[in-house]
Amino acid sequence: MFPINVYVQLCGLLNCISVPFSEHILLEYVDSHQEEYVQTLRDWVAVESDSSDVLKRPDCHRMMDMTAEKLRAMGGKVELVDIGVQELPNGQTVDLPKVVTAQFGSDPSKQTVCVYGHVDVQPAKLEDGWATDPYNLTDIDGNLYGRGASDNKAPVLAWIHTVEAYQDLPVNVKFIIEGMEETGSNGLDAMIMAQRDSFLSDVDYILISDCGWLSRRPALTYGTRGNCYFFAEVEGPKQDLHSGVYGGTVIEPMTDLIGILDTLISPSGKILIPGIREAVAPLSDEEWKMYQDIEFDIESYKSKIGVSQLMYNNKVDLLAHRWRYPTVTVHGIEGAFSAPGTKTVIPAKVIAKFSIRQVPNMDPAVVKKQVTDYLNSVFAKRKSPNKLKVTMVIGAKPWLADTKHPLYEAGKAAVKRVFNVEPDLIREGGTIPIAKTFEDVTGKSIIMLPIGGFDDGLHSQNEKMSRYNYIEGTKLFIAYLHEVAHLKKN
Ligand SMILES: CC(C)C[C@H](NC(=O)CN)C(=O)O
Repeated sequence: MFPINVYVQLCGLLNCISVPFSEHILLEYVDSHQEEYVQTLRDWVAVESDSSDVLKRPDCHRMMDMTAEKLRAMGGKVELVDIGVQELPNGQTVDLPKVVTAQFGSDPSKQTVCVYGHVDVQPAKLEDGWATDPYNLTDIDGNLYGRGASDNKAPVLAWIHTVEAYQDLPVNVKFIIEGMEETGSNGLDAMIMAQRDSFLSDVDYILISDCGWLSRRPALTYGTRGNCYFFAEVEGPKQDLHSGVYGGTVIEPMTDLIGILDTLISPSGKILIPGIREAVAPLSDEEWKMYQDIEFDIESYKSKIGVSQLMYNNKVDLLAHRWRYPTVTVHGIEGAFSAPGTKTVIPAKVIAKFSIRQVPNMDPAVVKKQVTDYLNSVFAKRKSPNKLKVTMVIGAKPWLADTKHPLYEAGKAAVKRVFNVEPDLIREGGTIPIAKTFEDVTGKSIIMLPIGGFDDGLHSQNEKMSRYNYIEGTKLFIAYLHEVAHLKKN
């Protein structure tokens, strides 16, 4: 593969850079299979594999079967690993989607990479404000709209197509594809630990493509924030009450709940929970300089998300608070009246959902105690007869890599080869719950190689993946495996 003596000039295809001849064949293969790749993405997006809704669990199981089937049809050694059950708040249990593992090649003289990804998605409904049916992949001006298109179905498929395109893989490739990432990767930690000395024993590097670029410039990602996700439940009367009949006589659960939520973070973004800010690793001069050197336009960021004002007005503060400082977000309140119309009710029980994106050197177990103790003390001051219960339902750790690792040099070379630019080195404000576990359990290094666009609308209305990123991203993965093959084997 990739003989170094035969070169062709590929204008348009590779931004007019010289590339080796057989690479040209591979990349042409990708271009000529473009429609097939889009159709497979359409088939995958059509499956409503929303892991947060237990009623959609059959779709999640079907999604895992489809993934396994695709990998099996390519000749992979595939397994569907049972990772047990999920306990629901009402005490019932439901089967977790099985995890797909696959192996292509076992040549001991080659490097072995393990690609991790997920095929579950966040919830989406047309009435949330989507312009098109979220489960019918729709191509508008070269953008492929659909739930899960960018997060994470197209990147997973791009890796699969990469393996499919190579007739002779330059490295051994393993896959771990799960179906619970969007709810915190339930059951995956235990599976990774159990497979440390078997499936994972010969893995040299872990590759993850579950994030996006910062701008139109391709990027390599070296850090993710963690996520501690909480439920705060306030329970009062035994059933909902008429606010005219009972209002003014009962201490309302919603008033208590809003009151304590308002003590989590100040309007200017300062986290008010004692101990949280003190744990954060200080910003080093080197980091400051890295952020300073990144091209990032605050005005276009504002216009992209449709706001007139941000928390910070300078690039370094903005990037730092997006990537490497914690934040609190209140996501919603279960039990609250939220339908259109004017129901005059006092909800009897309300459950707030909020999460803290945490960063080095915060620890989810410590955060759990800090938040629980704080909310209990704030609630106690209200002298309310209602009952407060705080639970942490996700405790995903942050992850940070060394950008001097050869994996990143390989990433830079692959980006240069396909896009003819230097990539941005960026962090990600979101969370890949399993990343830190992978690293801790295997002792192997991870690179995050995003192909998603900066404006893909992840978790939001009108999520999309551009054809350009999907197809050129596949070429990037092809080039990346070639680069990894040339790293010194440990
Ligand atoms: C723990 C979260 C639900 C994980 C989620 N991850 C991603 O979106 C990555 N694709 C997140 O909200 O960050």
